[in-house]
Order: sequence, then C-alpha cells, then structure tokens
Amino acid sequence: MSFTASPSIIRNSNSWPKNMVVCDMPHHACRDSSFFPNKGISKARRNLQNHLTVANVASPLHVTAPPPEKPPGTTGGRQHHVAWTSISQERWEGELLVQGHIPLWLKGTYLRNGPGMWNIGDYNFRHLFDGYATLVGLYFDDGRLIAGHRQIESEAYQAAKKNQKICYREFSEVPKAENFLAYVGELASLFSGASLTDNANTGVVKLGDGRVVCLTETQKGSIVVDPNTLETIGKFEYSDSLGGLIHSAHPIVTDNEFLTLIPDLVKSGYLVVRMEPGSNERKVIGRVDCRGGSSPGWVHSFPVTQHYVIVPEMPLRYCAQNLLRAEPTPLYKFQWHPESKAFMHVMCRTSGNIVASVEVPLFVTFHFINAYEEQDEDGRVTAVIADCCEHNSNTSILDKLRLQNLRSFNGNDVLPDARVGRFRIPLDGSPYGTLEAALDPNEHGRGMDMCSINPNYLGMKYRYAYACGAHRPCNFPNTLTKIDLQLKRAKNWYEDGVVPSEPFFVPRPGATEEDDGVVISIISEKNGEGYALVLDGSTFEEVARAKFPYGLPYGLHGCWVPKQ
Ligand SMILES: CC(=O)/C=C/C=C(C)/C=C/C1=C(C)CCCC1(C)C
Ligand SMILES: CC(/C=C/C=O)=C\C=C\C=O
Ligand SMILES: [Fe+2]
Repeated sequence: MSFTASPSIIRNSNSWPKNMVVCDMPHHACRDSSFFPNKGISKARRNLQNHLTVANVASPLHVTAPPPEKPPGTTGGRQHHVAWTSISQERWEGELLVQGHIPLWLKGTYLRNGPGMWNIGDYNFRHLFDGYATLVGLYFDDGRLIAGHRQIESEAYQAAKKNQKICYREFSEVPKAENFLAYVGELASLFSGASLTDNANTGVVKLGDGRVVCLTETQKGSIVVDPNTLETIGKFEYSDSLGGLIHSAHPIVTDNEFLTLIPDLVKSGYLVVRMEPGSNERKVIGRVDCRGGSSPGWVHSFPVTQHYVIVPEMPLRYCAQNLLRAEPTPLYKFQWHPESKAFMHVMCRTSGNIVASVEVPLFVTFHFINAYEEQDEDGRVTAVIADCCEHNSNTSILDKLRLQNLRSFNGNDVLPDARVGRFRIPLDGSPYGTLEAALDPNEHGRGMDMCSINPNYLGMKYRYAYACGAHRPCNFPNTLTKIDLQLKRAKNWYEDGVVPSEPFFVPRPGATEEDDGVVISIISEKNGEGYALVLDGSTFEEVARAKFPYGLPYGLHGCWVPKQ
C-alpha cells in the first residue's frame, strides 16, 4: 500500500491542501461520480510515493486541516452524535497528525466499510443497516498515517443519487411502488432479486488473490474496490450457477479460500460453498437441511474449526412475507420462532458430511467470534467449541439499531445485555449442545458485539478476543474490550461520549504471542469530531491516535491489506 496524499500536504502543513481531492459539497449535490476525475488522485499518489522514497522519513509529517463545513445532524432540533450523522462529502483523503507512536512494523492499509449515508435528499432512512456504504482507509507506513474515505458506487447508491429516491430494497427501506416499478420494471423483479439492493455496506475482505471486495447480505452486493484509491472497480460476479439471492455477510476468508453459506429459502437449508483464490466460481461442499421451521435461520456470520464448518440455525428466521412487505416489521425481514428451536450443525470441510447436528438453547447473534476443536488427553476430538456475541436470545437488539433510537440517547441505559456465548457441540452423537457465558458479562459491561481475533488463530484454540463492550448507561456499545477467555477477565478502554467501531486486531509479523500486535478502531466523538486509535494488543494501552479533520459516521467491519 502506498501513501496517497498530495505533495502540498507535506509542504504546506497548516492549511487545507489545495490539490487534495475533497468534496465538501453536500452529497446530494455530488450527483456524478465523474465529478472527481481519477487522474488527480493517482498523480497525488505518485508524487507522495516519490517524496517518501527520497526523504525516507521516520517521523511523521503533519497536516492539520480545517473540518469541512457541514451542518450538524439534528433530531427534533437537537444535534445528534456524529456516529449517526451522514457523511457530508463523497470522498476525502489526507495525512493525519499522529499523537504517540505508530509501530514502524505496521505497514499496510486498514479498510473499514459501513453504512455512512442515511439519507437521500430530505428523506431519512430508518435503520443503521440501511445506509449507503462508506469505505474508510487508514494507510500506515513509517509511523505515519494517511486517511481517506469514499462512497461505494453501488447501483443502488447511483440510482438513489440520480433519482433522489430509494430505488432498491434495502435492509428496512423499500422503494415506493411507483419508484421501483418505474426503475426496475415489473413486479417479477422482486422474485428474481432485481429489486434487491447491491449496497455493499457491511464488510470488506481481501481475497487470497489480492482482490478486495465489499460485501453485504445480498449476493449482488459484492463489489470490488481498489484498496489504494478506495475507488469502486465493479461488481464481483460469481461465475457458478448456484443461484440464491443472499449469503452470509461474513464469509471466512483466508489466503487459501473463501467459504460462505447460501441460505435456501425454498427448501429451508443452507449450501456450504468454497471458492479458490483467483476464481469467481463457488463449489458446493455440502448442504444442511434445517431441522426447525420452514425457513432457514438468519446467518449473518458463522464460524469454522480446522476440520469443520459450523452452520448455526438461529430461531430468528428469514420470513418470505416480511421480505415482500412495503413497511418494516419490528423484526424487519425476519421472524422469531422460539417453537422452531435452535440448532448447530457441524459439517466436515472435505467430505461435506454432517458429523453433528444438535439442539441448543435459543440464541440471537450477529457475530461468531471463533470456534475450535476440543480434544481429550489422547488427542481425540470430543466436541466443537463455538463462541459468539450473544444477545441473551433477545431480538430487541435489531430494533435498538434504528437510527431514531441511536440518535435520541438521553442518559438512560437502554442497551440490552449481551455476553460471549460459548456453544459446546458434542461429537459423540448426543442430541443436545450447551450455551453458556464464557465469562461474567459484567467484565465488559454486559455489552458485546463487533469482535475480532488474531487471524492466525482462526479455527484454533484461542485465548483473546477484542470487541465493543458497554460503559453504562448507554444505548450502544461504547467501549473497546479485550477479553481473556482463559482468565475470564476483560480489560476495557473508554472515553466519555465516544462511539468506537470494531476493534480490529493486526498481528505483528513474526509474533509468537497471540496478543502481540495492535488493535485499530475509529472513534466518533460526542463533540462531532473523531480519530483513528491504535492500542497495543497486549497491554491494551493506547499507543497512538490521529484526529480526522471531520467526524466520521459509525462503521461496521474491516480488513487488513499488508503493504506489498
Ligand atoms: C449492514 C448489515 O449488517 C446488514 C445488512 C443487511 C442487508 C442489507 C439485508 C438485506 C436483505 C434484503 C434487502 C432482502 C433479503 C433479506 C435481507 C438479506 C435481510
Ligand atoms: C453494531 C451491531 C450490534 C450492536 C449491538 O450491541 C451489529 C452489527 C451488525 C452488522 O454487522
Ligand atoms: Fe457483521
């Protein structure tokens, strides 16, 4: 990854760089993405690269830029937190002033995706997950940090800008009948998936072949981006004929493979599929038939072990009627079916055989943290352990993420309790698995979501997880927490009024300790500002922070692209 600031940033450290590629127009004024010719940004990148090569600086060169003029977001006349305020420029890029010391080994780009724009013109979206995708990049090199963000040019976003209205079905928003009929043609488009969004606002992954793809829950919302310029390159087209309209928002991605689950809404089940680096073709490993209900459970994410893919069957199930509704229900496109029970299925990665399928206590989760195989003294695998951010089987968390709720915090503690839910799935043929808190949830303020681990421990016995916890009273997870699953303790980072995004762990190259690395998060502050934060993965103390010239909206998931 290369730095991407203009040379004027370096020469002129006290003023807004003249040739920085900035749009401080309100987003609805930026209707045409050709407004920003790519030529400028590439030239700036080349110039800075040349500068770095010649100067080979070890200490950061600073720029302080004035915040773009932006009307604060308001709810009923009251200014609301910048975390829940739409980004006001389509893109920005510049070097940040670093306080503290970014480790010199940290060379690469942290990319973070999320729904950063929650309105089109005067129309305000309802739910956090509805927003159009904003991709943020933090480029680390030589202790310096260049940051940028850019809107992802999905068809849904482009159509909304052009027509000044929603044209595709988002998480909760549905276009008014005349809009989408006019836009995509006929009603059949609903069933073919043509009216579903491709707004890739949930996560971003680096495939083994180097391609970087932004994702959401719709398959058509797989969009290839350039990690250097944050530019939208185009659709990631799956070349197989597996069909299906949706998939897990969180595939398991390593240098060797891409694994995901494709829910089958017709014959209630899931296809477990695998794609090789360099390929666009997913191949079926196996199929799981659901044991409860006529519809599969929502699979936002799933875990793997060394030998198995774990397929969760959550009683919060996709609901065909709700998919077709024009107005959102309290559970959006889903329905809670406690009578259908909850199950965990374990599939062998190589044969596709189901080696265990057990009933488990009811649960609600977005995010699995990790899983591993438990062995007895003789090294025989006796069970699978799978950990997740579990919302005490309370579905109300989905509705708590409505923007109106997030924007109206008045000091009352309204965040439902959550925990690290640990499933134990026996492999001896027993019909039941267990689900218990892996540590006392008070250790992390009974808030728990947006987790990461050391990626070298994926599918293996592990000790540490990083996540967002709670410092109560709050209405959203507002701390960063390091969970020690061995000692059953948590260490928490908190500052008054902050909304931190997912703490993302980057291991130090060559490290032998699991927590030897850094944790990166992007913080939105109550005064409308924000900064990138780097914590030591081991001590969980701050090592550096770098203020943005503007506060960023909340974001969801990220990935690390090491410098080549
Ligand atoms: C941002 C996030 O975490 C989740 C986003 C989920 C989305 C966009 C879900 C979209 C869907 C539709 C538009 C119709 C089909 C069902 C479903 C996958 C929920
Ligand atoms: C931000 C979130 C839950 C927070 C609750 O405590 C869930 C995000 C899910 C999508 O990625
Ligand atoms: Fe997620």
